Amino acid sequence: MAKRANSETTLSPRSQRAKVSDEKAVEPKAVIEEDGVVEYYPQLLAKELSRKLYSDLVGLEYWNRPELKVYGRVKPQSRLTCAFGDDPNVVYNYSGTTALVASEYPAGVIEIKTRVEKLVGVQFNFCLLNYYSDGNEYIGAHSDNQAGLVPGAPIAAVSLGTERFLDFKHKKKNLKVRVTMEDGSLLVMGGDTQTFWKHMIPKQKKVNSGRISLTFRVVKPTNRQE
Ligand SMILES: O=C(O)CCC(=O)C(=O)O
Ligand SMILES: [Fe+2]
Repeated sequence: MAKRANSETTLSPRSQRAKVSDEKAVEPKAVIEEDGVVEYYPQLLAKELSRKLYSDLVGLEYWNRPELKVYGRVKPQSRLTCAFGDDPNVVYNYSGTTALVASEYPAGVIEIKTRVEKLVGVQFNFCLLNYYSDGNEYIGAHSDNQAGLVPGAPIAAVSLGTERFLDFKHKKKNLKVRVTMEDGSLLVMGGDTQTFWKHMIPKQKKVNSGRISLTFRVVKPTNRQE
């Protein structure tokens, strides 16, 4: 019972979600329906728009490569990152590092955020961007269950550029799901997904071009660095 209630509060019923008016109808595909809710929208952004947004965002001056602490070892993050948020003092902590808000949301991020919020029916207050310059860059298996996130709020990930795999692995059951994250797509992780599943962007040695993901989150307003 609790599980179901949780799913419903984090992703509003499909019928109540607004259509993004200037795009062709975007119907989600259910990716995970067990122990969580993951939905994939293949085309949040038309190709021309996502190409433009990719080239705008890749040129941001804020990209940086933090040192992460993973299993007690410190190593440079295997992709570049930067973050933007509603409140300049709100931070997001993960893997022993702190993502600070770099500046106000760039125009391209606002454009994407507005579309995501209309479609998902949730107001996000933080966006962590990842830039994987080629298939050697990756994100290891993890759950986004950090204390600084509002519990139960969904995470929405928009992909720009080269398509990459996103692999889900259940923490207890023998279940795996692979999603190809296409240019201009949106993936929404809601409900209990972070409790029961890990996800990763694996290395793909043959990929020699870049991908940017924008991960929209709801961070607790009290999680701050003054
Ligand atoms: O690049 C992606 O699509 C996923 C990134 C991710 O899982 C994260 O930033 O927590
Ligand atoms: Fe993640």
